[in-house]
Amino acid sequence: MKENNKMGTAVVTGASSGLGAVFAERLAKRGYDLKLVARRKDRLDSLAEKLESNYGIKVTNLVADLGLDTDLEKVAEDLRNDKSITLLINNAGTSTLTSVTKTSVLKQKEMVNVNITALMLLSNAILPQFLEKNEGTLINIASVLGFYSLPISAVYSGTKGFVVQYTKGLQEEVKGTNIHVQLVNPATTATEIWEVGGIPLSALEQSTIMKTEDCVDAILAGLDKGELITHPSVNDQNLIDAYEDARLKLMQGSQTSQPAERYTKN
Ligand SMILES: NC(=O)C1=CN([C@@H]2O[C@H](COP(=O)(O)OP(=O)(O)OC[C@H]3O[C@@H](n4cnc5c(N)ncnc54)[C@H](OP(=O)(O)O)[C@@H]3O)[C@@H](O)[C@H]2O)C=CC1
Ligand SMILES: N[C@@H](C=O)C(=O)O
Repeated sequence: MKENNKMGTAVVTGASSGLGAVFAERLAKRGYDLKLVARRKDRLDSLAEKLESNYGIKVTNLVADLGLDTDLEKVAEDLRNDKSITLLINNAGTSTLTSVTKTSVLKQKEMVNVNITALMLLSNAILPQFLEKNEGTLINIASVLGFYSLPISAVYSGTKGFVVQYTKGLQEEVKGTNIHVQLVNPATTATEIWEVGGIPLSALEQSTIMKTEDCVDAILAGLDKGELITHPSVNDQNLIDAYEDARLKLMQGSQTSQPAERYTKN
């Protein structure tokens, strides 16, 4: 095991399955020590054992329910005190895909707690040391459902919409520093979240489902290119640019003191 790993430590939330487990493997391969966060201890333990033995890196598991304030604060405190951290991937997420009236308040709150509150508070926890060192990388995993809502995704889309705008705000805050903040909007990927959300992968249009490994590799390729916004499955870069351009133009068009004519003329 290496002492004072020069890549530093990468924190991956939601590392017990799906994208998070693949992120952990890819980052271990790149030589990072790891701090892995999730509820399922057995999964984290076997992943840690495999990665330590395959890559000679150090893995620390933080078993925590990020939907609980007490657990979340413990993880945040750990991050605040660990000056070896160079990369945080806010990847943990949960979904329940049904209409709002059919989704229990508990499930709605769980989505808000994990997808929004945990991502925000862990970002809060790491940013001061990144600013102090003037370096560090933060990756926030949103979703294409962060800019699009389905009749079954009002709450989930709302939480991912938060991730999109929050992350864009952070990007503005760290402009001019060496801190890199990457916003990621994956589309359908073959992970457990679909079962968790109540829709088996078998019910989806198979040609739209990306392999988990392909998604993570695209995200890391986007990171290596220095991208601010990564859409792993969007082939046409013009679509991304046009969307960002329209967003900016709409904002600029809103900066008048007058009601729009369509509201004042008969
Ligand atoms: N798969 C897809 O189609 C897409 C996924 N995404 C996003 O990608 C991210 C990763 O999800 P994905 O890999 O797909 O799904 P998975 O269900 O495979 O992984 C979700 C991870 O989040 C962790 N997690 C969930 N709830 C909690 C909690 N309360 N406390 C701590 N950890 C928690 C899970 O661990 P554990 O259960 O052990 O706690 C698991 O490791 C999510 O943010 C998701 O919204 C975005 C777009 C598309
Ligand atoms: N994770 C998916 C829904 O549950 C998505 O973001 O598309």
